[in-house]
Formats: sequence, C-alpha cells, structure tokens
Amino acid sequence: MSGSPEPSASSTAAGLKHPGRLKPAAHIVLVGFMAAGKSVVGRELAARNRLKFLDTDQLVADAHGPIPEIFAARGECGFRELEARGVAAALAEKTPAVISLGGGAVLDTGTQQLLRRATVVFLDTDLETVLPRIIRSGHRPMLAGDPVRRWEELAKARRPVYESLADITIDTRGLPVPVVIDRLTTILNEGA
Ligand SMILES: Nc1ncnc2c1ncn2[C@@H]1O[C@H](COP(=O)(O)OP(=O)(O)O)[C@@H](O)[C@H]1O
Ligand SMILES: O=C(O)C1=C[C@@H](OP(=O)(O)O)[C@@H](O)[C@H](O)C1
Ligand SMILES: [Mg+2]
Repeated sequence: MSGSPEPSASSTAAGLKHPGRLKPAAHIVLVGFMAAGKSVVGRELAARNRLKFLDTDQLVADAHGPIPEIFAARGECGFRELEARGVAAALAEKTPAVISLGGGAVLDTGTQQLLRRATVVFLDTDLETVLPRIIRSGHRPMLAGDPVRRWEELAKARRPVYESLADITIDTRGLPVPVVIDRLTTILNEGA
C-alpha cells in the first residue's frame, strides 16, 4: 500500500528549498538597520517565490495609522507595543511567509523568543550606503533631528542584537536589490 508521498524539500515553499541545516518550513524574517532594504528585498523575494509577504510596519500602519502619527500620539513606547503585537501576528501565520520587520522590532524580548522558530536574515549595511536613502526619506521618526548621527547611534547599539539573532547575514553594500535576493536564495537553497 502506498501512503502519502514524503514531502520533497522543494514542496515546502514554491521555488525555495529550505535547507535542513536551517529551519524547515520556517518563516523567512528580514531584520537590520533602517533603510537597509528589508521591505523592498522582502517584497521581491516573496513575489519571486510566490510566498506571502508581510511587513510589520505595514501591519501596524494598516491597523493604527501612519507610523509618524503613532509616534506623535503614543511615543516610542506606544509604537513598540503595537509593533510587538504586529510581529507576533505575522509570525503566527500558518503558511511559510517572508516577513520584513521594522529596524527596532528585534529589541523586544518577546519578539526575540519568537524569532527562534524563524529563519532570521540580517541585511547588513553601513552609513555610507544608506546615507542617500535616509536623507531623501523623511518618514522615520527615530531619525528625527540629526538623521546621520541618530542612524549611527542606533546602528551601533543594535548591531550586536542583529548579529546574535541572525541565521544568515548578507552584506548588502554595493549590491542592487536583485543581487541581494540572488545571494539570499543561494544560501537558503544550499544543501537542499
Ligand atoms: N540594495 C539596494 N540598492 C539600492 N537601493 C536600495 C537597496 N535596498 C533598499 N534600497 C532603497 O532604499 C530605500 C529604503 O529601503 P527599505 O526597503 O524601505 O528599507 P528598510 O525596510 O530596511 O528600512 C528604498 O528607497 C529602497 O528602494
Ligand atoms: O528602527 C526603528 O526603530 C524603526 C524603523 C522603521 O522601519 P524600517 O527599518 O523598515 O525603516 C519603523 O519601524 C519605525 O520608524 C522605527
Ligand atoms: Mg521597512
């Protein structure tokens, strides 16, 4: 009698073969500094592989309004509470998804625990790379005042957290978005 076929590695998620040395069928979660490319890379990686895409900033904004307005009305602490709930909801998705977090989401200890079950990808970068991006965008309240100094301060404090959570790190400096995705796809498929 033939039972159900063993699921093949490639059946875990269209196109992406999750290697056993990582976490089979886990969510792929992008973390890293502001303007590193978590949102654009996540969206495109998901589209290429026909996976669901969730951006936790978008989840929070959909439920509570624009992020700058949340910061203005509730302060950073208020935003972090909403963000932690958004992250938990995204990670509770039943089917494997690509999930882009906001840069500060990993500071929440509950989120850190939940991320143990995910494949965490740290998109590394530096100030020189993100400088034009943070100068031209005015929608990040954490960079209010002196965006360059703030980015550097936050990056210094957060780097150890990203590094400690990461299963995969991609140095994105000098890489166009499609190349970042190619590199990540290769690493995810390694050994599958
Ligand atoms: N590797 C890259 N090369 C060039 N531009 C990029 C790259 N990654 C992101 N960007 C651009 O930088 C800006 C911020 O990207 P975004 O995905 O919103 O960053 P994050 O979500 O990490 O804050 C966007 O305009 C995006 O198109
Ligand atoms: O790093 C941070 O503290 C923040 C990063 C933002 O997301 P991106 O990293 O996608 O810009 C957004 O969550 C909010 O403005 C706070
Ligand atoms: Mg983003």
